[in-house]
Amino acid sequence: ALKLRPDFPEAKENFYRVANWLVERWHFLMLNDHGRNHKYQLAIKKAVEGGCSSVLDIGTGTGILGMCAKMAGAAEVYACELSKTMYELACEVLSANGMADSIKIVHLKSLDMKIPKDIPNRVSLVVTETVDAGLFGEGIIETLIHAWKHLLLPPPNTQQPLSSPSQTGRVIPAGATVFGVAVQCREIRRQHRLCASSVGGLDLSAVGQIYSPVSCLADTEDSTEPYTTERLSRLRGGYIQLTQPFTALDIDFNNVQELEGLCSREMMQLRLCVTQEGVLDALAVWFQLHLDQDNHLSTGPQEDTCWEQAIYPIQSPFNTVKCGDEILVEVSCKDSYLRLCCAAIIRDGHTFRLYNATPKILNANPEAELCSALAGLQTNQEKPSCAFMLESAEIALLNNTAYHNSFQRAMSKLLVSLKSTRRSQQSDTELDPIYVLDVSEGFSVLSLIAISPGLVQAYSSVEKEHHQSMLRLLAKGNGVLESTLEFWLSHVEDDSAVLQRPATEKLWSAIILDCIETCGLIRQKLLEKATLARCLLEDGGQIFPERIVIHGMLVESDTLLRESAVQGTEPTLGFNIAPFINQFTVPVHVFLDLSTLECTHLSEAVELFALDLMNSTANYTDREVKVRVNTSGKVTAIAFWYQIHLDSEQSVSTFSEDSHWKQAAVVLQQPLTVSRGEWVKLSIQLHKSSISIIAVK
Ligand SMILES: CCc1ccncc1CNCCCCSC[C@H]1O[C@@H](n2ccc3c(N)ncnc32)[C@H](O)[C@@H]1O
Repeated sequence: ALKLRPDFPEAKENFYRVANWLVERWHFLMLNDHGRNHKYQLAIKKAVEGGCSSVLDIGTGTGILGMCAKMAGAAEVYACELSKTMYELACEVLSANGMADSIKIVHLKSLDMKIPKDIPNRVSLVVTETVDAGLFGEGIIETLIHAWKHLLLPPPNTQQPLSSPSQTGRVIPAGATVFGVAVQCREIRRQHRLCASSVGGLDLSAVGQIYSPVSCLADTEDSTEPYTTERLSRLRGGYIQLTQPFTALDIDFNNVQELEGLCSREMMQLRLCVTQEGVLDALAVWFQLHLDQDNHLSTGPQEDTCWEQAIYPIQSPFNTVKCGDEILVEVSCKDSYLRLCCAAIIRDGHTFRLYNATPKILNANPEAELCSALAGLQTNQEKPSCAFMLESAEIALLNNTAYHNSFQRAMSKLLVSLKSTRRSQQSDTELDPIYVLDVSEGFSVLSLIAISPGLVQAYSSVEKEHHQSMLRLLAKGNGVLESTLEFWLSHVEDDSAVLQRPATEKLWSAIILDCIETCGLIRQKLLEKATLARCLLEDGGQIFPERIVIHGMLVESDTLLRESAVQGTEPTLGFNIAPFINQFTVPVHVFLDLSTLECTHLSEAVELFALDLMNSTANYTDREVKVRVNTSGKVTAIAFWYQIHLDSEQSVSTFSEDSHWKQAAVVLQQPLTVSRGEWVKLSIQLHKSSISIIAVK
C-alpha cells in the first residue's frame, strides 16, 4: 500500500507498526556496530584462511557474516534464515553485492536443514550470532547441538594426528562467559514491585505483594519469563553494584557434550559477598562472546556496546542487604533459558530464604484465592497471604504517586461542584448519584479514587478476574462499600459498546480516558472515544483528562540515528546493505528515556500541538511551529512528550522524574544542519493518533 500511495496515512501508520514487528530494531544497532562486524570478520577470515573451506551462516539476517566468509575465500558458503522477511532481504543484499550465485541461502530454521537436500555435505565452519541479551534466548544451545549432530564435520580430536581443518568442524563463536552483578536500581524496582504504600489517598496495602511477570520461580505458570532487558548505562537514576561482578557460567560451543549437559546440569549455587549496603533490586547479567582465542564481543554495561543486559528482578519483600552479608544465587538452565535466582541472604550464619515466604501468586483461580486472602484480612493478619501479578507497565503506573494524587485533586474538585449543583436543583433526599466511568486499559485504581461515600457510583472497565479481585480487596481495605464499585463490562454486551449511558435516561458525570501509551505514543482512536464520551456526559460533567499538549524539542542524537537506520556502507564492512534494511526504518522511536539518552538539545522545549478532549471543534490535524535554534548542530530528531491536563488546574507531564511514561521522537529523513539563532519550521500532522513532523529551515 505504501509503495502505491506513500502518503496514505492509514497505510503509513500501519506500516510503522508492521515494520517494527517484521524487522526487530536490533538489526540496525547490530549492523551499525562496526566493532562487532569487524571482530566477526577477523575471526571468520582467520578460520577460512586456516583451512575451513565450507561455511554455514546460521541466522544470517542480512547475510553479512556469510559475505565475510565468501570474501575470505571460502569455497562453499551456505546461509539459513528463519524469518521470511529477513530471508527475502538477504537475497536482495547478496545479489546487490554480487554474491547471489556464490552463497546458497535457504529460508529455513537450521534445525530443519537436511543433507544433501539443503547443503550437499557437512561443513567445516558454522558462524552464528543467534543470541539475545540473556545469551540463550534465541535458542543457540539447541541450534548448535543440532548443528554438531547433523550439519558440522566432527570436531578435531586430540588423539588422531592433527587432522586438517577442512576435515573437521568448528563454531564461531567458540564459546561464551556469562557474568552477573547484584544491583540496587530504583527504575527497575518501580517496574517490578509495588513501591507506593498509598496513591491518591488510597491505601494499597490491602492487596499485599504485587509482582511483575518476570520471575525466576520456574514453577509458576508459564506466563512468566525468566528475565527482562534494560540498557543499564541508560537507566534513569543509574544503578549501584552491591557485589563484585561474578562469573555465572562458562560454555564451550565446540563441545557438544558440554552443550547437551547444560540443561541437565545440576543447579549451581554461588555465594556473593555484599560489598555495598543497599536494596537488592535485581541481578544484572551480560556475557562475553569468544569468537575465537583473540576476538571477543562483550555486552557488559561498562562497555560502549549498544547491547542491553538481562535483568532478573528480585521479587521479594526481604531485600535489604548489608556489607558482610552473602547472597545465595542459583544458576540453572531449565528449558534452555538461563535462569538466575537470588535464593537467600546469609547474615551472621543465618539463612533467610527469599522465596519460600512469598505466597502463591494469585492468578490461577482468583475467586478461591480471594476468599482466603479476605479471610486473611478478617483475622487482621498484618499482611494478607496473597500476591498479585501485574504487567510491569501497570506496576510502574501504580507507583506513579504524583499522577494519582493529581487525579484525586481534580476529581474531588469536580465532585464538589457537582454536589453543590445537585443540592441547588434537587432536594437532599433523592440526590441523583454521580456516575463515574473509568475506561482505562489494563489495571487502574482511578475508579476507586473517584468514589466518595454516599454520592458516587463508580464503574471500572477492568475485565480480568484478578484485576477485579484486587479492586474489591482495595475497596474493602479502604472502607469503600463494595456496592459503590461496579464492573462496567458486565453491564455491556460487548467491549465495543463500553461507552454508553449508565442507565436509560442517565448520563455520566465523569469519564476517565487512558490517553498515552507507556511507550510514549497517543493511544489509537483517542479522539473518537473522546467525541463519543462527550455525548454521554451530563451538564457540568467532565472527561479526564480534558486536554493534552504535545511538547517537543530539536535534538542531535547519533544514538537515535544508529537505532533507526544503517549509516552507509562503512559500518557494514563496505558491503552494500543499508538501502535494503533501511526500507524498514520507522520515523517514530518510542520507549525512549530522554533524561538519559545521549543527545544534544538544539532548542528549548516548545508546544507542538494541543488536543482538546472536551471540545473537538478546537482540534486541528496540521500545525506549523517555528522553533529557534539555541545551539548549532545537526537536527536529527524531534523528541516529544505530553502535558496531560486533568482539568484547568491539575496537569502532569509524561517527561518528569516520577513519570512511568517513556518519551518518543520523530527521526528526520535527512538531518538538518542549523546554527544558533536560526529558525526551523516544523510542519506537524496528527492523523489517527500518529504524529509526523517535517522540519525545514
Ligand atoms: C552481541 C550480540 C547481541 C547481544 C545482545 N543482544 C543482541 C545481540 C545481537 N544479536 C541479535 C541477533 C538476535 C536474533 S538471531 C539473528 C537472526 O537469526 C535468525 N535465527 C535465529 C535462530 C535461527 C535458526 N536456528 N535458524 C535460522 N535462523 C535463525 C533470526 O530470525 C534473526 O534474523
